[in-house]
Amino acid sequence: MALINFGGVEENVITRDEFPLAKAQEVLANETVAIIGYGVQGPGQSLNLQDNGIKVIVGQRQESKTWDKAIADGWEPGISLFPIEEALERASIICYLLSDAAQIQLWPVVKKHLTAGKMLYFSHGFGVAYAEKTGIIPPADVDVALVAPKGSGTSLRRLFLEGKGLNSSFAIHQDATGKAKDRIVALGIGVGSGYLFETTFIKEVTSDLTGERGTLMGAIQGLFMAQYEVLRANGHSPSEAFNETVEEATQSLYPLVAENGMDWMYANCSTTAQRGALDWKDKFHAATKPVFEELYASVVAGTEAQRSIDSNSQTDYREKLQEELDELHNSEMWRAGKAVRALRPENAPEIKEKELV
Ligand SMILES: NC(=O)C1=CN([C@@H]2O[C@H](COP(=O)(O)OP(=O)(O)OC[C@H]3O[C@@H](n4cnc5c(N)ncnc54)[C@H](O)[C@@H]3O)[C@@H](O)[C@H]2O)C=CC1
Ligand SMILES: CC(=O)[C@](C)(O)C(=O)O
Ligand SMILES: [Mg+2]
Ligand SMILES: [Mg+2]
Repeated sequence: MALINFGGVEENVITRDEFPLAKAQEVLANETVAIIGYGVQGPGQSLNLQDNGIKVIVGQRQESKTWDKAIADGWEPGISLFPIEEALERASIICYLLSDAAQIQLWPVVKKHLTAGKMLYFSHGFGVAYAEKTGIIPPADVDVALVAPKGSGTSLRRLFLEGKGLNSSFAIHQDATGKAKDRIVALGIGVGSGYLFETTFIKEVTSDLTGERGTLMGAIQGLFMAQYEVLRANGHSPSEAFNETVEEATQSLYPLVAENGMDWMYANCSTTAQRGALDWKDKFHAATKPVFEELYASVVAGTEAQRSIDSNSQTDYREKLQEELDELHNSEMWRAGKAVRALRPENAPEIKEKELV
Protein backbone atom coordinates (compact mmCIF):
# COMPACT_ATOMS: atom_id res chain seq x y z
CA MET A 1 0.00 0.00 0.00
CA ALA A 2 1.21 3.48 -0.78
CA LEU A 3 0.94 6.02 2.03
CA ILE A 4 -0.40 9.18 0.40
CA ASN A 5 -0.81 12.55 2.07
CA PHE A 6 -4.31 13.86 1.35
CA GLY A 7 -4.29 17.50 2.43
CA GLY A 8 -2.33 16.77 5.59
CA VAL A 9 -3.93 13.41 6.44
CA GLU A 10 -2.07 10.25 5.47
CA GLU A 11 -4.07 7.39 4.00
CA ASN A 12 -3.20 4.02 2.53
CA VAL A 13 -4.18 3.54 -1.08
CA ILE A 14 -3.55 0.74 -3.52
CA THR A 15 -2.17 1.82 -6.86
CA ARG A 16 -1.76 -0.02 -10.12
CA ASP A 17 2.01 0.28 -9.70
CA GLU A 18 2.06 -1.95 -6.64
CA PHE A 19 -0.83 -4.18 -7.78
CA PRO A 20 -0.44 -4.37 -11.56
CA LEU A 21 -2.94 -6.08 -13.80
CA ALA A 22 -0.63 -9.10 -14.16
CA LYS A 23 -0.89 -9.65 -10.41
CA ALA A 24 -4.68 -9.33 -10.53
CA GLN A 25 -4.79 -11.90 -13.34
CA GLU A 26 -2.62 -14.24 -11.30
CA VAL A 27 -4.78 -13.91 -8.17
CA LEU A 28 -7.95 -14.55 -10.18
CA ALA A 29 -6.49 -17.22 -12.47
CA ASN A 30 -8.58 -20.04 -11.00
CA GLU A 31 -11.73 -18.05 -10.30
CA THR A 32 -14.97 -17.76 -12.21
CA VAL A 33 -16.38 -14.30 -11.63
CA ALA A 34 -20.15 -14.06 -12.12
CA ILE A 35 -21.64 -10.62 -12.61
CA ILE A 36 -25.23 -10.89 -11.42
CA GLY A 37 -27.35 -8.13 -12.97
CA TYR A 38 -26.74 -6.21 -16.14
CA GLY A 39 -28.06 -2.75 -15.35
CA VAL A 40 -25.56 0.10 -15.08
CA GLN A 41 -22.59 -1.36 -13.13
CA GLY A 42 -22.98 -4.85 -14.59
CA PRO A 43 -21.97 -3.98 -18.17
CA GLY A 44 -19.10 -1.70 -17.13
CA GLN A 45 -17.57 -4.12 -14.66
CA SER A 46 -18.08 -7.33 -16.67
CA LEU A 47 -16.73 -5.92 -19.93
CA ASN A 48 -13.72 -4.36 -18.21
CA LEU A 49 -12.95 -7.61 -16.38
CA GLN A 50 -13.22 -9.57 -19.61
CA ASP A 51 -11.00 -7.15 -21.50
CA ASN A 52 -8.54 -7.45 -18.61
CA GLY A 53 -8.28 -11.20 -19.18
CA ILE A 54 -10.35 -12.39 -16.20
CA LYS A 55 -12.75 -15.34 -16.62
CA VAL A 56 -16.13 -13.71 -16.27
CA ILE A 57 -19.73 -14.78 -16.87
CA VAL A 58 -22.95 -12.80 -16.67
CA GLY A 59 -26.09 -13.91 -14.82
CA GLN A 60 -29.27 -12.12 -15.79
CA ARG A 61 -33.01 -12.75 -15.90
CA GLN A 62 -33.99 -14.18 -19.26
CA GLU A 63 -36.62 -12.43 -21.32
CA SER A 64 -35.59 -9.04 -20.00
CA LYS A 65 -34.33 -6.02 -21.89
CA THR A 66 -30.98 -6.33 -20.19
CA TRP A 67 -30.63 -10.01 -21.24
CA ASP A 68 -30.92 -8.73 -24.81
CA LYS A 69 -28.47 -5.94 -24.05
CA ALA A 70 -25.98 -8.49 -22.71
CA ILE A 71 -26.25 -10.43 -25.99
CA ALA A 72 -25.81 -7.23 -27.97
CA ASP A 73 -22.64 -6.57 -25.93
CA GLY A 74 -21.23 -9.93 -27.01
CA TRP A 75 -22.14 -12.24 -24.09
CA GLU A 76 -23.14 -15.66 -25.41
CA PRO A 77 -26.05 -17.61 -23.91
CA GLY A 78 -24.84 -20.94 -22.51
CA ILE A 79 -21.20 -19.89 -22.79
CA SER A 80 -20.77 -16.61 -20.96
CA LEU A 81 -24.38 -15.57 -20.29
CA PHE A 82 -26.67 -17.60 -18.02
CA PRO A 83 -29.92 -17.39 -16.10
CA ILE A 84 -29.13 -16.07 -12.63
CA GLU A 85 -29.21 -19.40 -10.77
CA GLU A 86 -26.92 -21.10 -13.22
CA ALA A 87 -24.41 -18.27 -13.03
CA LEU A 88 -24.56 -18.39 -9.22
CA GLU A 89 -23.84 -22.11 -9.36
CA ARG A 90 -20.87 -21.76 -11.72
CA ALA A 91 -19.28 -18.84 -9.88
CA SER A 92 -16.52 -18.86 -7.33
CA ILE A 93 -16.91 -15.09 -6.97
CA ILE A 94 -20.45 -13.72 -7.02
CA CYS A 95 -20.66 -10.02 -7.89
CA TYR A 96 -24.06 -8.98 -6.65
CA LEU A 97 -24.93 -6.11 -8.96
CA LEU A 98 -28.70 -6.07 -8.87
CA SER A 99 -30.28 -2.83 -7.71
CA ASP A 100 -30.03 -2.57 -3.92
CA ALA A 101 -33.77 -3.27 -3.49
CA ALA A 102 -33.71 -6.28 -5.83
CA GLN A 103 -30.79 -7.72 -3.84
CA ILE A 104 -33.20 -8.18 -0.93
CA GLN A 105 -35.68 -10.16 -3.04
CA LEU A 106 -33.11 -12.47 -4.59
CA TRP A 107 -31.06 -12.96 -1.42
CA PRO A 108 -32.50 -16.40 -0.47
CA VAL A 109 -31.49 -17.70 -3.91
CA VAL A 110 -28.00 -16.22 -3.74
CA LYS A 111 -27.47 -17.54 -0.21
CA LYS A 112 -28.22 -21.06 -1.37
CA HIS A 113 -25.26 -20.89 -3.76
CA LEU A 114 -22.80 -19.35 -1.32
CA THR A 115 -20.86 -22.48 -0.52
CA ALA A 116 -17.69 -22.43 1.59
CA GLY A 117 -14.77 -20.50 0.14
CA LYS A 118 -16.74 -18.48 -2.41
CA MET A 119 -16.62 -14.71 -2.37
CA LEU A 120 -19.65 -12.44 -2.24
CA TYR A 121 -18.83 -9.10 -3.85
CA PHE A 122 -20.85 -5.88 -3.70
CA SER A 123 -20.41 -2.43 -5.18
CA HIS A 124 -22.15 -0.74 -2.29
CA GLY A 125 -22.18 -1.19 1.47
CA PHE A 126 -25.98 -1.02 1.50
CA GLY A 127 -27.08 -4.67 1.74
CA VAL A 128 -24.69 -5.66 4.51
CA ALA A 129 -24.55 -2.37 6.44
CA TYR A 130 -28.36 -2.25 6.67
CA ALA A 131 -28.67 -6.00 7.29
CA GLU A 132 -31.47 -5.48 9.79
CA LYS A 133 -33.51 -3.96 6.94
CA THR A 134 -32.29 -6.12 4.04
CA GLY A 135 -31.88 -9.51 5.73
CA ILE A 136 -28.57 -9.91 3.88
CA ILE A 137 -26.44 -11.85 6.37
CA PRO A 138 -23.87 -13.95 4.50
CA PRO A 139 -22.76 -17.33 5.86
CA ALA A 140 -19.56 -17.22 7.94
CA ASP A 141 -17.48 -19.42 5.60
CA VAL A 142 -17.46 -17.08 2.58
CA ASP A 143 -15.45 -13.93 1.89
CA VAL A 144 -17.53 -10.75 1.76
CA ALA A 145 -16.07 -7.57 0.32
CA LEU A 146 -16.87 -4.60 -1.86
CA VAL A 147 -15.38 -2.51 -4.61
CA ALA A 148 -17.42 0.63 -5.17
CA PRO A 149 -16.41 2.59 -8.25
CA LYS A 150 -16.91 6.25 -7.46
CA GLY A 151 -18.97 7.00 -10.52
CA SER A 152 -21.47 5.59 -12.97
CA GLY A 153 -20.87 2.20 -14.57
CA THR A 154 -21.19 4.05 -17.87
CA SER A 155 -18.19 6.23 -17.02
CA LEU A 156 -16.30 3.20 -15.68
CA ARG A 157 -16.48 1.60 -19.13
CA ARG A 158 -15.91 4.80 -21.11
CA LEU A 159 -12.85 5.78 -19.11
CA PHE A 160 -11.46 2.25 -19.36
CA LEU A 161 -11.77 2.37 -23.15
CA GLU A 162 -9.94 5.71 -23.09
CA GLY A 163 -7.13 4.15 -21.06
CA LYS A 164 -8.18 6.04 -17.93
CA GLY A 165 -9.84 4.83 -14.71
CA LEU A 166 -12.27 5.79 -11.97
CA ASN A 167 -11.09 5.61 -8.39
CA SER A 168 -12.91 3.06 -6.26
CA SER A 169 -13.21 2.31 -2.59
CA PHE A 170 -12.81 -1.20 -1.24
CA ALA A 171 -13.79 -2.81 2.03
CA ILE A 172 -13.64 -6.26 3.57
CA HIS A 173 -16.55 -7.32 5.74
CA GLN A 174 -15.52 -10.95 6.19
CA ASP A 175 -12.29 -12.79 5.40
CA ALA A 176 -13.10 -16.49 5.63
CA THR A 177 -10.41 -17.81 3.30
CA GLY A 178 -7.52 -15.59 4.35
CA LYS A 179 -7.40 -14.45 0.72
CA ALA A 180 -10.15 -11.83 0.76
CA LYS A 181 -7.78 -8.90 0.48
CA ASP A 182 -5.94 -10.21 -2.57
CA ARG A 183 -9.19 -11.27 -4.18
CA ILE A 184 -10.97 -7.96 -3.70
CA VAL A 185 -8.02 -5.81 -4.72
CA ALA A 186 -7.52 -7.96 -7.83
CA LEU A 187 -11.20 -7.47 -8.67
CA GLY A 188 -10.88 -3.74 -8.07
CA ILE A 189 -7.99 -3.53 -10.54
CA GLY A 190 -9.83 -5.88 -12.92
CA VAL A 191 -12.98 -3.76 -13.11
CA GLY A 192 -10.87 -0.81 -14.18
CA SER A 193 -10.20 1.20 -11.03
CA GLY A 194 -7.46 3.79 -11.23
CA TYR A 195 -6.59 3.36 -7.57
CA LEU A 196 -8.35 1.89 -4.55
CA PHE A 197 -8.84 3.49 -1.17
CA GLU A 198 -9.85 1.48 1.87
CA THR A 199 -13.08 1.98 3.77
CA THR A 200 -15.72 -0.03 5.63
CA PHE A 201 -19.18 -1.08 4.48
CA ILE A 202 -20.89 1.41 6.78
CA LYS A 203 -18.59 4.31 5.82
CA GLU A 204 -19.01 3.55 2.12
CA VAL A 205 -22.79 3.53 2.27
CA THR A 206 -23.03 6.59 4.50
CA SER A 207 -20.76 8.73 2.35
CA ASP A 208 -22.26 7.43 -0.89
CA LEU A 209 -25.87 8.09 0.07
CA THR A 210 -24.87 11.56 1.26
CA GLY A 211 -22.93 12.37 -1.90
CA GLU A 212 -25.60 11.31 -4.37
CA ARG A 213 -28.36 13.11 -2.46
CA GLY A 214 -26.02 16.06 -2.01
CA THR A 215 -23.55 17.79 -4.29
CA LEU A 216 -23.29 15.00 -6.86
CA MET A 217 -26.96 14.94 -7.81
CA GLY A 218 -29.72 16.30 -5.56
CA ALA A 219 -28.10 19.49 -4.32
CA ILE A 220 -26.73 20.45 -7.71
CA GLN A 221 -30.12 19.96 -9.33
CA GLY A 222 -31.75 22.15 -6.68
CA LEU A 223 -29.07 24.82 -7.04
CA PHE A 224 -29.27 24.89 -10.84
CA MET A 225 -33.07 25.13 -10.72
CA ALA A 226 -33.09 27.94 -8.19
CA GLN A 227 -30.72 30.13 -10.19
CA TYR A 228 -32.41 29.39 -13.52
CA GLU A 229 -35.81 30.30 -12.09
CA VAL A 230 -34.55 33.61 -10.67
CA LEU A 231 -32.96 34.58 -13.98
CA ARG A 232 -36.11 33.67 -15.93
CA ALA A 233 -38.39 35.48 -13.48
CA ASN A 234 -36.33 38.59 -14.11
CA GLY A 235 -36.70 38.56 -17.85
CA HIS A 236 -33.60 36.68 -18.99
CA SER A 237 -34.16 34.40 -22.00
CA PRO A 238 -34.00 30.60 -21.61
CA SER A 239 -30.73 30.38 -23.52
CA GLU A 240 -29.14 33.09 -21.41
CA ALA A 241 -30.39 31.54 -18.17
CA PHE A 242 -29.29 28.04 -19.18
CA ASN A 243 -25.88 29.12 -20.43
CA GLU A 244 -25.18 31.10 -17.27
CA THR A 245 -26.38 28.28 -15.00
CA VAL A 246 -25.35 24.95 -16.54
CA GLU A 247 -23.59 25.10 -19.89
CA GLU A 248 -20.74 27.34 -18.77
CA ALA A 249 -20.33 25.23 -15.63
CA THR A 250 -20.07 21.84 -17.34
CA GLN A 251 -18.30 22.97 -20.51
CA SER A 252 -15.87 25.55 -19.24
CA LEU A 253 -15.49 25.90 -15.49
CA TYR A 254 -15.92 22.37 -14.05
CA PRO A 255 -13.31 20.89 -16.39
CA LEU A 256 -10.90 23.47 -14.98
CA VAL A 257 -11.85 22.42 -11.43
CA ALA A 258 -11.35 18.78 -12.42
CA GLU A 259 -7.97 19.53 -13.94
CA ASN A 260 -6.35 21.56 -11.22
CA GLY A 261 -8.67 22.48 -8.38
CA MET A 262 -11.05 25.27 -7.41
CA ASP A 263 -8.41 28.01 -7.06
CA TRP A 264 -7.16 27.22 -10.57
CA MET A 265 -10.66 27.67 -11.98
CA TYR A 266 -10.95 30.96 -10.08
CA ALA A 267 -7.55 32.11 -11.32
CA ASN A 268 -8.73 31.58 -14.89
CA CYS A 269 -11.78 33.78 -14.41
CA SER A 270 -11.91 37.57 -14.25
CA THR A 271 -10.98 39.40 -11.09
CA THR A 272 -14.56 40.68 -11.14
CA ALA A 273 -15.86 37.11 -10.99
CA GLN A 274 -13.31 36.07 -8.39
CA ARG A 275 -14.19 38.96 -6.05
CA GLY A 276 -17.92 38.31 -6.29
CA ALA A 277 -17.68 34.53 -5.99
CA LEU A 278 -15.37 34.68 -3.00
CA ASP A 279 -17.79 37.10 -1.30
CA TRP A 280 -20.94 35.06 -2.04
CA LYS A 281 -19.62 31.58 -1.31
CA ASP A 282 -19.97 32.14 2.45
CA LYS A 283 -23.66 32.88 2.13
CA PHE A 284 -24.25 29.73 0.05
CA HIS A 285 -22.15 27.74 2.50
CA ALA A 286 -24.15 29.00 5.46
CA ALA A 287 -27.47 28.44 3.69
CA THR A 288 -26.72 24.87 2.64
CA LYS A 289 -24.69 23.48 5.54
CA PRO A 290 -27.76 22.90 7.71
CA VAL A 291 -29.35 21.00 4.83
CA PHE A 292 -26.27 18.77 4.55
CA GLU A 293 -26.36 18.18 8.33
CA GLU A 294 -30.02 17.19 8.03
CA LEU A 295 -29.23 14.91 5.10
CA TYR A 296 -26.34 13.20 6.89
CA ALA A 297 -28.46 12.64 9.99
CA SER A 298 -31.20 11.15 7.84
CA VAL A 299 -28.69 8.76 6.27
CA VAL A 300 -27.26 7.74 9.66
CA ALA A 301 -30.76 7.19 11.07
CA GLY A 302 -31.43 4.72 8.25
CA THR A 303 -34.31 6.84 6.93
CA GLU A 304 -32.76 7.18 3.48
CA ALA A 305 -32.13 3.44 3.22
CA GLN A 306 -35.68 2.67 4.31
CA ARG A 307 -37.12 5.17 1.81
CA SER A 308 -35.07 3.61 -0.96
CA ILE A 309 -36.14 0.07 0.00
CA ASP A 310 -39.82 1.02 0.34
CA SER A 311 -40.07 2.95 -2.91
CA ASN A 312 -37.88 0.66 -5.00
CA SER A 313 -39.76 -2.44 -3.90
CA GLN A 314 -42.99 -1.25 -5.55
CA THR A 315 -43.73 -3.13 -8.74
CA ASP A 316 -44.16 0.12 -10.70
CA TYR A 317 -41.14 1.95 -9.25
CA ARG A 318 -39.28 2.11 -12.57
CA GLU A 319 -42.29 3.72 -14.25
CA LYS A 320 -42.67 6.18 -11.40
CA LEU A 321 -39.00 7.14 -11.51
CA GLN A 322 -39.29 7.52 -15.28
CA GLU A 323 -42.25 9.89 -14.84
CA GLU A 324 -40.13 12.12 -12.61
CA LEU A 325 -37.22 12.01 -15.04
CA ASP A 326 -39.61 12.82 -17.91
CA GLU A 327 -40.89 15.82 -15.99
CA LEU A 328 -37.30 17.04 -15.66
CA HIS A 329 -36.63 16.30 -19.32
CA ASN A 330 -39.72 18.22 -20.40
CA SER A 331 -39.16 21.25 -18.17
CA GLU A 332 -38.29 24.48 -19.93
CA MET A 333 -34.83 24.51 -18.39
CA TRP A 334 -33.77 21.14 -19.73
CA ARG A 335 -35.49 21.62 -23.08
CA ALA A 336 -33.47 24.82 -23.35
CA GLY A 337 -30.44 22.69 -22.45
CA LYS A 338 -31.17 20.27 -25.27
CA ALA A 339 -31.25 23.13 -27.76
CA VAL A 340 -28.04 24.55 -26.32
CA ARG A 341 -26.25 21.18 -26.54
CA ALA A 342 -27.35 20.74 -30.15
CA LEU A 343 -25.63 24.00 -30.98
CA ARG A 344 -22.25 22.94 -29.63
CA PRO A 345 -19.92 23.02 -32.62
CA GLU A 346 -19.14 19.30 -32.28
CA ASN A 347 -22.89 18.55 -32.42
CA ALA A 348 -23.81 21.03 -35.14
CA PRO A 349 -20.87 20.92 -37.49
CA GLU A 350 -22.65 22.53 -40.38
CA ILE A 351 -25.47 24.89 -39.61
CA LYS A 352 -26.94 25.76 -42.99
CA GLU A 353 -26.41 29.32 -44.18
CA LYS A 354 -30.13 29.95 -44.34
CA GLU A 355 -30.55 29.05 -40.68
CA LEU A 356 -28.03 31.74 -39.78
CA VAL A 357 -30.44 34.60 -40.25
N1 LIG B 1 -25.51 2.81 -11.15
C1 LIG B 1 -24.22 2.97 -10.86
O1 LIG B 1 -23.42 3.39 -11.69
C2 LIG B 1 -23.70 2.62 -9.50
C3 LIG B 1 -24.26 1.58 -8.78
N2 LIG B 1 -23.64 1.13 -7.64
C4 LIG B 1 -24.18 -0.01 -6.95
O2 LIG B 1 -24.08 -1.15 -7.81
C5 LIG B 1 -25.17 -2.04 -7.59
C6 LIG B 1 -25.93 -2.26 -8.90
O3 LIG B 1 -26.53 -1.02 -9.25
P1 LIG B 1 -27.05 -0.70 -10.72
O4 LIG B 1 -26.06 -1.17 -11.72
O5 LIG B 1 -27.41 0.75 -10.70
O6 LIG B 1 -28.36 -1.59 -10.77
P2 LIG B 1 -29.64 -1.46 -11.72
O7 LIG B 1 -30.70 -0.70 -11.01
O8 LIG B 1 -29.19 -0.94 -13.03
O9 LIG B 1 -30.15 -2.97 -11.81
C7 LIG B 1 -29.27 -4.03 -12.17
C8 LIG B 1 -29.99 -5.25 -12.67
O10 LIG B 1 -30.91 -5.74 -11.72
C9 LIG B 1 -31.88 -6.47 -12.44
N3 LIG B 1 -33.04 -6.65 -11.56
C10 LIG B 1 -33.82 -5.70 -11.02
N4 LIG B 1 -34.76 -6.27 -10.24
C11 LIG B 1 -34.54 -7.60 -10.28
C12 LIG B 1 -35.15 -8.72 -9.65
N5 LIG B 1 -36.18 -8.58 -8.82
N6 LIG B 1 -34.66 -9.96 -9.89
C13 LIG B 1 -33.62 -10.12 -10.73
N7 LIG B 1 -33.00 -9.10 -11.35
C14 LIG B 1 -33.45 -7.86 -11.11
C15 LIG B 1 -32.14 -5.59 -13.65
O11 LIG B 1 -32.64 -6.39 -14.71
C16 LIG B 1 -30.76 -5.07 -13.96
O12 LIG B 1 -30.12 -5.91 -14.90
C17 LIG B 1 -26.01 -1.40 -6.48
O13 LIG B 1 -25.55 -1.91 -5.27
C18 LIG B 1 -25.66 0.08 -6.59
O14 LIG B 1 -25.86 0.82 -5.42
C19 LIG B 1 -22.45 1.67 -7.21
C20 LIG B 1 -21.85 2.69 -7.89
C21 LIG B 1 -22.49 3.31 -9.01
C1 LIG C 1 -22.74 6.72 -9.56
C2 LIG C 1 -22.66 6.52 -8.10
O1 LIG C 1 -21.62 6.25 -7.55
C3 LIG C 1 -23.88 6.73 -7.32
C4 LIG C 1 -24.32 8.13 -7.65
O2 LIG C 1 -23.55 6.66 -5.96
C5 LIG C 1 -24.98 5.74 -7.63
O3 LIG C 1 -25.33 5.58 -8.82
O4 LIG C 1 -25.51 5.12 -6.70
MG1 LIG D 1 -21.47 6.28 -5.56
MG1 LIG E 1 -24.77 5.30 -4.83
